[in-house]
Amino acid sequence: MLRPPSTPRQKVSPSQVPILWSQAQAVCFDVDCTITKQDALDDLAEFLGKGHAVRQITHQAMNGDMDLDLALQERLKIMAPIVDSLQDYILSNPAEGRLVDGIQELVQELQARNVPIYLISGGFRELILPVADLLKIPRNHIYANRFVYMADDDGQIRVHGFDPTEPTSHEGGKPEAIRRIRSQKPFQTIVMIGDGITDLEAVQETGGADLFIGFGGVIERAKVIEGADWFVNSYQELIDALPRWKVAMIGSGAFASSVAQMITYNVAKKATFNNRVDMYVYDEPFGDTTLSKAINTMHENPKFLPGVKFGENLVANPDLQDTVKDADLLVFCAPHQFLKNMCQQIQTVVKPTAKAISLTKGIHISPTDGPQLLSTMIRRMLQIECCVMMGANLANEIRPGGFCESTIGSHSTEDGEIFKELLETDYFSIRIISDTEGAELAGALKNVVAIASGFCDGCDLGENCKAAILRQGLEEMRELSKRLYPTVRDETFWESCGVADLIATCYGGRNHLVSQEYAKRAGKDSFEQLEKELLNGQKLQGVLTSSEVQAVLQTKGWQKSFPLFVAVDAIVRGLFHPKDIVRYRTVAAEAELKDLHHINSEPSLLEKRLSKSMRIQNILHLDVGDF
Ligand SMILES: NC(=O)C1=CN([C@@H]2O[C@H](COP(=O)(O)OP(=O)(O)OC[C@H]3O[C@@H](n4cnc5c(N)ncnc54)[C@H](O)[C@@H]3O)[C@@H](O)[C@H]2O)C=CC1
Ligand SMILES: O=C(CO)COP(=O)(O)O
Repeated sequence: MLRPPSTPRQKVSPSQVPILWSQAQAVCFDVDCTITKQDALDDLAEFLGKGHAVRQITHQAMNGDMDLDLALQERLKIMAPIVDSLQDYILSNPAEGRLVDGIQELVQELQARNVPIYLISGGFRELILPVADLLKIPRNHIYANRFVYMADDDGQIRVHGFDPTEPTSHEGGKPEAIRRIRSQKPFQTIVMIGDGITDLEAVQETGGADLFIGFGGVIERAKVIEGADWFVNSYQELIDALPRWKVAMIGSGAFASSVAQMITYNVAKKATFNNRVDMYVYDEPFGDTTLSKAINTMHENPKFLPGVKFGENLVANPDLQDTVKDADLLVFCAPHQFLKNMCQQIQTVVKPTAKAISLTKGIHISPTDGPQLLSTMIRRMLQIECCVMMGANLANEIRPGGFCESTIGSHSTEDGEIFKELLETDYFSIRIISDTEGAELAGALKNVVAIASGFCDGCDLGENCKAAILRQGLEEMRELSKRLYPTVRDETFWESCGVADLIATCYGGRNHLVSQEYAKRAGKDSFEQLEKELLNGQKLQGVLTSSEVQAVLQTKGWQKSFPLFVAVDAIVRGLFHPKDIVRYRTVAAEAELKDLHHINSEPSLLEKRLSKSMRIQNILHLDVGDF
């Protein structure tokens, strides 16, 4: 007989049950009467004309009134099917007709959330395989019994017994199977779902499941109802209680709006997401109303991306804390100079379980933090995971019928997949790579090269020259990224976040547009003025990034290895004419001397312009930061 557990198990408290279910890292299902409508052995016995005798034994075992291995032996002895009959039974009972209502949907919902599914059954592998294949459950996720075959005297191959080394061939087999699963992957929360007392056993032993859900859709057993943490008769109950990721977009500029637009349509289509998307808007007057109100009535961003319609499930919110407080997925897409302040504002309200992705291009430098990747800053300030998406994604070109690619850099494949699910469309294709640092640095640094490309075009230096600048730029992007993070991979620069983003930005980006105009006007109007004049509130990232990069190079003493970056910074600071980009190598060498001269002379207009970058460079003497 099955022994009761030595110390009665404390059931999971009702308030914890939905939490554990929503946090399940793996879900294990019993098969017979849980996934399929029948007990396969009973059904096989019926097929063989021995139904009554076998059913009685199954009932005793499932109620915990008979030892499992004895029950198995007895049933096989009664049936002793030959292989041909077994085959006939399997072929005449296709898996499609055996499934319990709602199980396919539940399994798909879990798979969409990347929750691995295991089958742990006292039934037989041969009978389970078609079901597992139909539900797309990998065969190595099946823990079940195996028939042992033997040839009769008359040459027939017949089931003779079962393999006693399989965990589910004996008592305690289900917790044992779960311990084996844990030894392969250290899941923190494993849920067991089943109809029988042996399934309940899975939660009653150390190392077993963390939550037991009894299923009564086929058969209700009193002991299971009594012992289950949660007892359900329909899988819809479990589907309804699954978490739906709530998304917040932090930013409302051109790219933020373009991405938010794709998100609104994706979440409406996919059950894994909450339908509502909140977007933080840095509010400003718009006509006789405010921008956030205009967005909510027009369902588009009339200032930063006019004419592109959001789904009506987008809510523009001028309150940053309110926007993020319930969010599970935070999409950061604000200009990089504002990001730290935004993180500070939301530090106390972000859910500890939230995950973030940064679409922002730039690097972070501050007196207290030193130089950091933006994703590192987000990770540290909010104590949550953060991946990045970078790519050749000019906001005003992203639309149905078009095509573009992007790169998600994520240390965790699971997080990368979640964000890919959220962001990918048939016209916005995403590849996930693990080189987060390479992707992020490529995205930030190409903006500096884009400034150089604008100088080329503004001064009519020709395509050969521009191509040479782009080549050198790509090389410096890769070299600097690898020096800062030795894990950065060369291949990353062949992804959309590398060479493709470089090309798109150097031909069609705002950094290129403004620096081209700066060059045409021979530096007479500052970048700040031109940004205001040409971009209607949109923000340049390349100029600030250039001085941030310069600060890193100076602190490291690496200027000589990055002549293009040094030259761009010197031209931006007005030390040289934009056309001097053509001789960037000598400009870089001369820039050092000029800087020395200016530091020693009287304060001038030029020095006021220099002050921001010099301030950044000075604070880098603090021994903080990551680079
Ligand atoms: N626009 C594009 O094509 C792409 C942009 N990106 C990156 O996405 C990030 C965001 O760019 P966009 O969405 O294009 O923005 P944007 O440059 O079009 O707009 C600027 C945004 O900053 C906001 N803002 C202004 N002052 C602020 C303040 N003090 N605090 C907070 N927010 C303030 C404005 O309200 C506006 O939403 C940048 O890092 C950019 O490099 C990435 C890929 C493509
Ligand atoms: O990053 C971009 C495209 O991928 C946009 O670049 P700009 O900010 O120069 O427009």
